Amino acid sequence: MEQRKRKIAVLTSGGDAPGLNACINAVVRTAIYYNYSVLGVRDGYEGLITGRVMKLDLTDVNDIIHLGGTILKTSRSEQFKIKEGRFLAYEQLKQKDIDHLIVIGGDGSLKGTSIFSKEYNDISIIGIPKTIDNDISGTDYSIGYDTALNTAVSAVDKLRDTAESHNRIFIVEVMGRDAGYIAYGTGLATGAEGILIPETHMDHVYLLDNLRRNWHEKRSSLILIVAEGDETGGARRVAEEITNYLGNKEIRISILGHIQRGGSPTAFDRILATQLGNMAVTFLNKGAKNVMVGFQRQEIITIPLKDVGRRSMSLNEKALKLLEIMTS
Ligand SMILES: Nc1ncnc2c1ncn2[C@@H]1O[C@H](COP(=O)(O)OP(=O)(O)OP(=O)(O)O)[C@@H](O)[C@H]1O
Ligand SMILES: O=P(O)(O)OC[C@H]1O[C@](O)(CO)[C@@H](O)[C@@H]1O
Ligand SMILES: [Mg+2]
Repeated sequence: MEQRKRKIAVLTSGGDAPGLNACINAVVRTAIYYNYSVLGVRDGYEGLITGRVMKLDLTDVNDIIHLGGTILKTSRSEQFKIKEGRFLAYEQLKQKDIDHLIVIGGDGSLKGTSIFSKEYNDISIIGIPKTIDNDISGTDYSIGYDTALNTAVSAVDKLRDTAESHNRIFIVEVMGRDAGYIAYGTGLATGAEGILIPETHMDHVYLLDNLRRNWHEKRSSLILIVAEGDETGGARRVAEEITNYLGNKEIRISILGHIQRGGSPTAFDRILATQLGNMAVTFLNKGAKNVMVGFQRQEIITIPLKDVGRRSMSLNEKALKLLEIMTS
């Protein structure tokens, strides 16, 4: 008698991030290698609840490794946050005879996955961390962060050209939700004169004095990077504060926004996505369930889904000193 082919369903959830397609590619190739059939769930948890699935073969993932976005599309689903919504998702999985699920998501999506896994223990779930915010515990990097960082750096380099030409101050707001990873990295990589992130409660008198010193003594342009989650309330508020203090009219604001989510993934993100996607299926095939695969100290590891959550950057003394010296 022919054996039933085991099925793996895969979905992407939360904000899109460069490298999702590279990860889907790795999941599909590894699953087919181990003789699973693979179903792609459309539109994240929304598609899981309504049963929108498509079969994925090797031909569906050829030449997607370099593409931004996600071929499966994604969503933020209010329904999945409630028990009834998750029950519908479970019913769909059972109807379609799927008992392995891979969720490529951010901290919110993985929290949802963890709750779902406690409610329905007969589904084996593996989480894969993705988000440009890099704010997921249990992994040093999440898929998409490196590309978003490089996009922000390249934008700020361009802003420096025009700022220098016009002797202007630029306040640049970057994404990251409640975390300062993109802002901190962008500021360091572009030689910004100020970096405002939620994790450091920057003394504004110090910041403004520092900017004034820089302005009068050293530079004909200033760049200040502000994380969207910083307590000052974003680039506009900071611009008002600086205008009041320096009396300078030549201040411009640039909010980089969703441009940071798009574009072709960097080599780092493609490799990370490939390793995580591959190991998610490999661990699943060995019987692992209800874990997230993560990247820690150059190794792919697993941690229980229940222990995955949001993290914010912790800056040790060395990192704070570096920030102080490089912006002074
Ligand atoms: N506590 C929760 N319980 C159940 N589902 C949740 C929970 N938190 C989030 N989710 C589900 O995960 C979806 C995505 O979460 P969220 O909007 O926080 O994005 P994310 O996965 O953190 O990704 P990113 O931060 O990159 O956008 C939510 O729309 C919801 O469907
Ligand atoms: O795409 P949306 O729903 O506007 O969400 C924007 C948020 O998503 C992210 O891009 C990724 O979590 C955050 O940096 C940002 O705060
Ligand atoms: Mg998130």
